[in-house]
Amino acid sequence: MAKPKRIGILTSGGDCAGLNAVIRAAVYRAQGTYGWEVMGIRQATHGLMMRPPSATPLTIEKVDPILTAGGTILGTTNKGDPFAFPMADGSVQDRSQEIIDGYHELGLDALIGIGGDGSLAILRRLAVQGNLNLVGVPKTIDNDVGSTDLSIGFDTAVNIATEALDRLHFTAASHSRVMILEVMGRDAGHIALHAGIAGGADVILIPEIPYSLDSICQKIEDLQEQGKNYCLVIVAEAVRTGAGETMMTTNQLGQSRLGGIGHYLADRISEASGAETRVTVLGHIQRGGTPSSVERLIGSAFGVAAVDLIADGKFDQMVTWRNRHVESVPIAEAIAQYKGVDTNDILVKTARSMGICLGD
Ligand SMILES: Nc1ncnc2c1ncn2[C@@H]1O[C@H](COP(=O)(O)OP(=O)(O)OP(=O)(O)O)[C@@H](O)[C@H]1O
Ligand SMILES: O=P(O)(O)OC[C@H]1O[C@](O)(CO)[C@@H](O)[C@@H]1O
Ligand SMILES: [Mg+2]
Repeated sequence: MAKPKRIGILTSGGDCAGLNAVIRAAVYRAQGTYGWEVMGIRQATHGLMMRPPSATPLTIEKVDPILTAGGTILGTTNKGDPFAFPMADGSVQDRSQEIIDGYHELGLDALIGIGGDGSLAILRRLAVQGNLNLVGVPKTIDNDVGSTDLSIGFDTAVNIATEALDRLHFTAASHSRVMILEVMGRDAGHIALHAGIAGGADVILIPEIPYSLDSICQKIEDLQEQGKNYCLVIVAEAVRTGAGETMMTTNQLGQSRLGGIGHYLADRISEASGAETRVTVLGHIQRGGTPSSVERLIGSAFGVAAVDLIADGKFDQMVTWRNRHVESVPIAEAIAQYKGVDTNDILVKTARSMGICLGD
């Protein structure tokens, strides 16, 4: 009888809701159906870099209760590119071979990498270099991975942003204010567009559609003429300033992140229209919390499909969700092109048809 396989699973990039559902389903399928061993690798590729590799055996008993938990039981990282790893002495080293060696040290036959565009690019490069058997699962609240309608984490983030708008309606109306909600999304406007429509925003600003201050102020005026004394604006974090720059915040360690466009717009809007403005930056709230049922369903389907790809010997593939089907595409194809909002998307058309201002 052939020796049972031993596979590894890791989560990489920004955490999000639904990662544990993928891990759980993969263990159910691998152990329950195929009788394989599953090793959970801690802190993404960092776990494979450590000696001994930082990993823990995962069993059905262990993963059974994690379905409803946010985040990832394995930990993750979105820092420290293994090909240019920042060392304590300030130098930068290529530590890719250590990760490849870690894979072999754990005796893995294959690896499931759950990650966004950045992680999948790194993992694929490692797999090509080390001839590793990699299968990818797309996750990111940004929904910017190509070839799949949905990535794990997006639905929950949209629900949270929608609920934030629901709450802002009342306080905005009570004070006759322009309320601005800044949401995440990296260079894509998917969260802002989806939550904006679902949460009844009057103005939706996304990086894919350039805006003018005049058109936002005109919308505020139109609303007032129609007897609506408040305005809800949702803005994606990568929307640019009038000068065409993205707003960044930098911490004491010199690390920069997107953020600040909400406050920038609030000042400009109140200056230009006289309206009173307030800003809510939703931040990491969008990444936390209980995974939605959609997340758990697609996460479960992805976990099973990833294990089945390994059983079929189909590597260098990423599972996808398209038209209610789980399929797979070469990872290279999925990450070849950044997936921003298509300006001909049905939701863009819907927003326009409802008179929602998209800033143009
Ligand atoms: N294993 C890793 N080690 C170090 N850095 C990583 C690793 N994986 C991803 N990164 C970095 O993290 C960033 C984003 O990763 P990825 O796109 O996979 O995640 P995401 O869910 O889209 O969320 P975020 O982009 O915030 O991490 C990229 O800049 C990438 O280079
Ligand atoms: O967790 P960090 O490092 O602050 O990263 C924040 C970024 O990660 C994401 O949440 C997911 O990619 C982005 O939307 C956001 O710009
Ligand atoms: Mg990403």
